[in-house]
Amino acid sequence: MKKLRTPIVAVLGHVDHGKTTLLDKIRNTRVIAKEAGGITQHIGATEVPIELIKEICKDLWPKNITIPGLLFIDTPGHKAFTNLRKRGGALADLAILVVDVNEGFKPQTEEALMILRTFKTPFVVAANKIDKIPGWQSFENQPFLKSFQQQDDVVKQRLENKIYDLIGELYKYGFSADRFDRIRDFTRTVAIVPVSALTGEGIPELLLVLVGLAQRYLEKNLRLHVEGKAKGTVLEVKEEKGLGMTMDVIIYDGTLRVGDKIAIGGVNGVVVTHVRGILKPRPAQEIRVESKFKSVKEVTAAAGVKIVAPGIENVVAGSEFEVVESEEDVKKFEERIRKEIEEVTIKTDEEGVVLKTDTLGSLEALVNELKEAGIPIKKAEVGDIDKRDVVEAAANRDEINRLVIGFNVKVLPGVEEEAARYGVRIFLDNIIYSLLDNVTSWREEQKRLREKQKIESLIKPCKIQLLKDFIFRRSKPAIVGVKVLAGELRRDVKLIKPDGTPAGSVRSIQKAGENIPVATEGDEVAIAIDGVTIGRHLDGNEILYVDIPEKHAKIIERDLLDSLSEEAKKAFMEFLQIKRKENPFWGR
Ligand SMILES: Nc1nc2c(ncn2[C@@H]2O[C@H](COP(=O)(O)OP(=O)(O)OP(=O)(O)O)[C@@H](O)[C@H]2O)c(=O)[nH]1
Repeated sequence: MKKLRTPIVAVLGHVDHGKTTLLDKIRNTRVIAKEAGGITQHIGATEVPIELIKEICKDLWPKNITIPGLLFIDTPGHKAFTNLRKRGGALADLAILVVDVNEGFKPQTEEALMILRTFKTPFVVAANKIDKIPGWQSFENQPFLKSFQQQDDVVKQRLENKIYDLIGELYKYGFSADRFDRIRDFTRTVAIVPVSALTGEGIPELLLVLVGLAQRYLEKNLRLHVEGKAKGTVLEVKEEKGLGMTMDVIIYDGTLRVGDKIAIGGVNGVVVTHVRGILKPRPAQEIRVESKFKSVKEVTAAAGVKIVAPGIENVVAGSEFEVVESEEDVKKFEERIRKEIEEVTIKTDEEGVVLKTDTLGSLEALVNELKEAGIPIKKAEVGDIDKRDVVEAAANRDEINRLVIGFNVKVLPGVEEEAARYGVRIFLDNIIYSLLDNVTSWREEQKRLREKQKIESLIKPCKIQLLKDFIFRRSKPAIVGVKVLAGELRRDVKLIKPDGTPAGSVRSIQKAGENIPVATEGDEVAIAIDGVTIGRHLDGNEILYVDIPEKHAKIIERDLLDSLSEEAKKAFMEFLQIKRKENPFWGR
């Protein structure tokens, strides 16, 4: 049998939905199953060996499980997740999306889903806090199905309803989902496992579904190259007393040894250094030793360790690293990192917004989401917002693209003023979801305003009746009283008679001696008409129509009929008939 490495699992979810409690519960499972061999604490991660999981799951345990266990990344949260990248995707092989079943989806739940979708990471939904469902009776650490059976029917129904809500929410994001025990094909359907991180109910099935997913769908990715050069991802860079600069890393492939030469690639270039020490946490029982860490000579994936190495001050969290043996290895590595950065940053449009984010992971997630939302991107880069970004955004032809969107970044001094001068808007946020929401609603609003302006500038249908008793002047201009029978009358429009012949243009409109810009249905007003003489071109008692330009008529017929009053619609149809008597294709 091929040797598989331990799958790496991340935990995501909205604030307070129970990520930490869930991880703690899993970490403390050794209390339940003392004999089964303990949990190993790594740096930044917790390893649960397969024997322990088997012990927790007891009679539910399936055959053919060959993965050695699960490695949970201890830092819950999306920032960690998007940071934790490895070649071609996320560092985590699997994820648990924790949702408080009583609260349902929240902004960060949606954000987590977007990220999982971007990285195509298989995940399980832990529908947490089932113990808080009114009437729920808790059975500590029991499998969910066992506990569920013992609940009252109303309580069962309450939970079912909540689960259906979750299924509906997931469906909105394009995921089909169901309660885990009703799923046949776990590749197509996302499993929802009801759990309580507090009482431990459902944890056996949650682990079981994770193990099953890993075993069945990730086998290829999990094939371990024990002998291969180590590859890993940096979780954190920090100074340790007495050790100098260290970096906490997750090694996802190969074996790392003290003395190995490694290349670390970040957005700011590649650092080449060598491993001076590999440290693991010291087990709690060895209390006499002062240091928290224990030095080891080598470590095999998957594992979380602390590396001591010179020259890593500028390494940033989220960087990848790899053991390099020759100059050629370094070159290859540099090339790969450069390509990866390019892949995310260069596929951009001529016209579009400028996007700046804090890490390559968040950049990739946001590029993906903006594309989904149909928002073009001109430039996407890691880094703070500077004047060049504003200038690039300002160069867009369409003003709804004159945007700089920043995720978890700063705006450098003086840039706000520059943006104001160029008419560029800056959107900043540290939640992907609300950032996208703000950007898309602003763009929608702009589009709506623009549409409104376009509609307002259209010449609209209008039908008027000249009032023979109110002829104030016969020509240059003719001034006559009219009643607006339908629609609205504005200045500067042309008029036609029912036979289609021109009848001058409206120079001004007066009501009670005051000039007004518009007269509406039912109004009686005096208008000045250029280009006609009453008695010669007009009798002074005719019905006239506003002569709508063909282009405008087309838009009105296509988009605006429903917004017209009944009378205006009728007048418009009469007007079209007049025009189409001569040319049946007029305005079509
Ligand atoms: N009743 C009940 N309470 C829970 C459960 N899981 C978590 N809680 C409580 O919910 C609160 C938040 O839990 P955390 O685990 O801190 O949530 P989190 O998602 O890690 O929150 P952040 O780390 O702030 O993002 C705590 O008071 C927990 O005790 C559960 O299953 N049942």
